[in-house]
Amino acid sequence: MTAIEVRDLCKRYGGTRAVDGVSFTVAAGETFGVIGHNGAGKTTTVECLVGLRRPDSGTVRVLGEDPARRRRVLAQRIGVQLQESELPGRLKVAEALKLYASFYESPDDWRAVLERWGLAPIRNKSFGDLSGGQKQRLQLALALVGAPEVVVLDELTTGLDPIARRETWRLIGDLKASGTTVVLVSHYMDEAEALCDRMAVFGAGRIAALGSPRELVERTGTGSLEEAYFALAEVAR
Ligand SMILES: Nc1ncnc2c1ncn2[C@@H]1O[C@H](COP(=O)(O)OP(=O)(O)OP(=O)(O)O)[C@@H](O)[C@H]1O
Repeated sequence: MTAIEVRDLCKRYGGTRAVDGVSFTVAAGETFGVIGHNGAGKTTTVECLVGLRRPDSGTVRVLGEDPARRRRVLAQRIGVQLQESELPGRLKVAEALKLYASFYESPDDWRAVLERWGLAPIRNKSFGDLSGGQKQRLQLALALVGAPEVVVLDELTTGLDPIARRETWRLIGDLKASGTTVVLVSHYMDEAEALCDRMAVFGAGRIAALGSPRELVERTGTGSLEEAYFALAEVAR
């Protein structure tokens, strides 16, 4: 079953072609990586997936719905963690999770999410007093508390220490095992290799290459995904 279908997506900002004819599909239960240089169009693409931006042209379907028209309906079924989203500074960790859980018809138990994401020890801390990594972990927990079918994660582990990073990978592994569809925007090839079934390498608003990490390594005749990425990104710029 197809969870996400994007066909000929185009989005420009003034004279900038941020996304210029992007097409891909993501199967239900797949973890799909969106990789590429700064300004390649990754965030714009995922913002179109979650209904935050309206495409200029092309088709986007998530769980069979058009996110630009059916954002409210899809909000019950999609979890989103975007770069640099903020919460009110005084909101406490546990309050935030409880509040977000209340937005959904059939959420996970927010207390269990608090435990699973290692947030219990800081449950009474205010958002404004959290470290960067703690904020990041809370944002992830908030993206997942609604028990979504599709999760869109933009820079999942940016700012996390190495142990928190591995722990986050393990939790995303659990999410995959539960059948959740994951779209993962990342700059880290080790992360893509560890988590992604397939990935799209973006360059200048287009997809330069698409395949499993192993296929991309084979196609470029390189020895690692990192080298494959350098080879593909060089061509794509
Ligand atoms: N709100 C905006 N107004 C004008 N231009 C924008 C806007 N958002 C993005 N752009 C431009 O669109 C292009 C794609 O940006 P986008 O944020 O989608 O890239 P990205 O691949 O997510 O980059 P990064 O890895 O740095 O997050 C860039 O040239 C960027 O400057």
